[in-house]
Amino acid sequence: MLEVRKICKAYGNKQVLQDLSFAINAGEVYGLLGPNGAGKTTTISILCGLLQADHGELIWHDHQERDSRINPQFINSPRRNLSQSKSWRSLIGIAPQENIFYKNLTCAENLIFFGKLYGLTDRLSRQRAVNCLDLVGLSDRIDSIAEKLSGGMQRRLSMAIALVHQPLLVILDEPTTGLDIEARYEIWELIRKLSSQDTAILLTTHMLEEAERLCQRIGIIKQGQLLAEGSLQELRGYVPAQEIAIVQTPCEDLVIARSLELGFAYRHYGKDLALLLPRTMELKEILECFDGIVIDSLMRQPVRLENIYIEITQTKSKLSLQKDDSPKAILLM
Ligand SMILES: Nc1ncnc2c1ncn2[C@@H]1O[C@H](COP(=O)(O)OP(=O)(O)OP(=O)(O)O)[C@@H](O)[C@H]1O
Repeated sequence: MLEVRKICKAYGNKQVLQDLSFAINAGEVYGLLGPNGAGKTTTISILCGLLQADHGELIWHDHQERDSRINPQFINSPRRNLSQSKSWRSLIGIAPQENIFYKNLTCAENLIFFGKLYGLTDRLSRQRAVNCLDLVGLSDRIDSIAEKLSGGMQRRLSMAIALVHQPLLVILDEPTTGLDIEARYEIWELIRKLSSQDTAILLTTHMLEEAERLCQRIGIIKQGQLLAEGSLQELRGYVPAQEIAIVQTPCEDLVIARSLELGFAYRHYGKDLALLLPRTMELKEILECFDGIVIDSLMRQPVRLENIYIEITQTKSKLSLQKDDSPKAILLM
């Protein structure tokens, strides 16, 4: 539905986005992940028309297969494409990292205000305010002053504001940062609900568990380049393991040497020593492999998104997935 094609952006001499391309489909939750400074916010700002790209295209493929294209260079231009960019913006809603509502207004007043900003009539803005607050579970807070709401409710109010003009794509920039677990669950449920209603969602988050739970596809970027893209299952192909064993031992060198003899790759995740098991193995079988070496504890775990993420963002050499039976994760570096 939305295709981002070869977007480039530099701040002065610093190239921040380099030929970044990805696409988001209707009803899909697409996770855009990457370390601090990778270029996620810059990408979002370009999608929303807050920032101009140097090169590239944004293409909206509508249901009738009629494409509308915007050269992002001109999204904010007073000279060109202004009417087109207005209609472009009406397709997208954003809940930015920082809440942007007016603290002293009520929930309803905020929604009506933003509805009118998007060009809705007074009547429609009021109607949409009621509908959106209902959608995000804030019906009983319609007349509450925004700043009196809990942190989780404030995030849901931000999401309601992003939805007030019924956009086809909603951008959620770190929607659960700073929230407690219950508030997080509520946001996750809301994201699932929106997705089931065919809204496309672009999600950025540093919480990999969140992306793992919610996203149908994930793009991982670093230094403005898309390193890998695919479903969680497809991305698992980047980690050469069926399962991971986390080992605590006073004899780490011995464990590593034995692992290499056995053909197990190993990684350090922080202070944890992790063995990448090429097949699923029982604990007893793993322990037998290290017979004679002191092992304090051993824990098996499945390959998680955090393992994949580290593999992709910290791999120095170029990744390659060329076998016929290899996962369909797209290789972009
Ligand atoms: N206005 C600006 N002027 C100069 N450099 C900038 C500007 N805004 C961002 N940058 C730089 O561009 C790069 C990408 O920043 P961006 O905020 O897009 O990354 P990010 O992936 O969103 O990071 P985070 O996860 O920390 O939010 C960073 O190196 C940042 O320092």
